[in-house]
Amino acid sequence: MGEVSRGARAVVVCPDIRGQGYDLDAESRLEEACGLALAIGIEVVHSVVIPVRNVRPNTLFGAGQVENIATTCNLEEAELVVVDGALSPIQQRNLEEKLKRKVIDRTGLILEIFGERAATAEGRLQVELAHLDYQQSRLVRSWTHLERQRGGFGFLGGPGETQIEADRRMIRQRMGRLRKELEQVRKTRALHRQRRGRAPWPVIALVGYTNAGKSTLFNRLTGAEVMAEDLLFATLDPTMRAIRLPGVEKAILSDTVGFISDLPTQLVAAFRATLEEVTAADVIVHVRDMANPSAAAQKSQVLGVLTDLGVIDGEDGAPQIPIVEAWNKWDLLGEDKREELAELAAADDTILPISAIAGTGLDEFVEALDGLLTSGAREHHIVLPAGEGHKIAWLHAHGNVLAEEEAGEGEDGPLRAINVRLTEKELGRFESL
Ligand SMILES: Nc1nc2c(ncn2[C@@H]2O[C@H](COP(=O)(O)OP(=O)(O)OP(=O)(O)O)[C@@H](O)[C@H]2O)c(=O)[nH]1
Ligand SMILES: [Mg+2]
Repeated sequence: MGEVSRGARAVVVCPDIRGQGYDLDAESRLEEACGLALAIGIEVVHSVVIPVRNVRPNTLFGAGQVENIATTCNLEEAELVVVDGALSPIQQRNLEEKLKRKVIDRTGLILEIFGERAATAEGRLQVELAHLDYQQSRLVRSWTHLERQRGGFGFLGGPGETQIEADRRMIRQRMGRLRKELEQVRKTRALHRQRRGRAPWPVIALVGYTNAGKSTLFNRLTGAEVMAEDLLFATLDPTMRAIRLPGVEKAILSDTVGFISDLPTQLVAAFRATLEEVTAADVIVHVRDMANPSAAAQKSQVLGVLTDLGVIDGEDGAPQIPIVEAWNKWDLLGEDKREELAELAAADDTILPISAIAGTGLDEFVEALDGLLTSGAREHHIVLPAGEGHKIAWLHAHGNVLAEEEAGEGEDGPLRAINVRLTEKELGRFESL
C-alpha cells in the first residue's frame, strides 16, 4: 500500500458528469475531495470542477480538458492528480500517460486513508483485502502493456502464461488467506460481543457522516481521548467506553467509523462487519454537523447505510432501534439558522441540539438517552433467594425498585420479593445473569 507520499503536491479535479444525479452539488463534492486528500497529508495546490457532457471511455474527460489539467499540473508543479470519481483501469492508465503523472481516483484515495488509519487487526485485514480487490481489477491496466512487452521473449511462455496471470493467482491466494484470517478474527469478536451482550450494560452507538463530531462527543461524555480532528476518517476502528447515566447507572458508548458518500464498494463490504456493532446497540445517536451546507445530503447517506445494515426498515423506513439525532456544531450556526433549527428541534423529542466542543445541550442530551434506555419499563414482581445478593444489587442498580420485602422461606432459605420497573431488554439481561 502507500502509493501516495505525504506532502505530495496534487491537483484535485471533480468531474461533474451530466445526468449523473449526484447527492451533493459539485462544489461540495470538490470540497469533500480536498478534505480526503488532506486527510492523508496531500497538499492540494489547485482544485477545480470539470463539467463532463459525454464521458470518454478512454480518458473520461475531453481532450481539451485533459490538456488544461496538464497545463495546470505543470504550472503548479503537481506530482499527483486526484480525480473525485470512479476511473476505469483504462481511463486511469491513459490519463497517467497523457498527464505524465500519477493519477488516483476516489476509491484509491479512500483506500489510502483507510490503509493509513486502520489500527486493529481486523481493520488492517479488511483494508488489505479491499486493496487487493481493487488492485485485481486494476491489473487489466498493465495487461496489454505486459503482453506487448513480453511479446519478444518467447521463452517466457508467450501471451498464454503471462506475468499478469501469475500476479492474479498470487492476489487470489493472498485474498483467500486474508479471508480466512478475517473469519477467525470475526469469530473472536462475535464471541466478545456475545459476552458483552450478556453483560448487563446497554450499548449506545454514535454514528454519522465523517467529521460530524462523533469522537469529540465521545470524548466529552467518557473523558477519553480518542483522536478527534478536523480530518475525514479520523476514526476507523470502533472504540468503546463505559459512561455513567443518571437513570441506568452505566452504559457502553461506542464511537464508529464515519460514513461518506460513494464509499468504494470494496470498503462497504469490508467495513460492514465493523459497523455491525451498530446493529447490536440499544440506542443509536446520529451525530450531525448542522453547520455543514451539505447536512441534508449527508443525513440521507447515513440513513442509507443504516438501512443497508437493517437498522432501518427498507420498506417503511421505521427504525428497528431507537435513533436520536444530535444536532452538533450548534456554536457555529448563525443567529437566524439557529432560531430556525431550534424551533424544529423543540417540536421533536428525537432531536437534540448540542455543541460537543462547547458542551452546550449535553445535559438535555444525556437525559434523553436516559429516557430512551429506560422507556418502556414495566413493573415486575420478582421473588429471589435472599442469598443471591448480586442479583438483588443488580436490580437496584438497573431498575427502579419500587418495593422490597421478605417473602417467607424457600427451599434454600429466606426469600425476598421485589417490585421493580424494568425494560424488556433489562429483564432479558437480568434473566441471563
Ligand atoms: N465548532 C465545533 N466544532 C466541532 C464540534 N464538534 C466537533 N467539532 C470539530 O469537528 C471536527 C471533527 O470532529 P471529530 O470528533 O473528529 O469527528 P468524527 O465524526 O469523529 O469524524 P471521523 O472520525 O472522521 O468520522 C474536529 O475538528 C472537531 O474539533 C462542535 O460542536 N463545534
Ligand atoms: Mg471520529
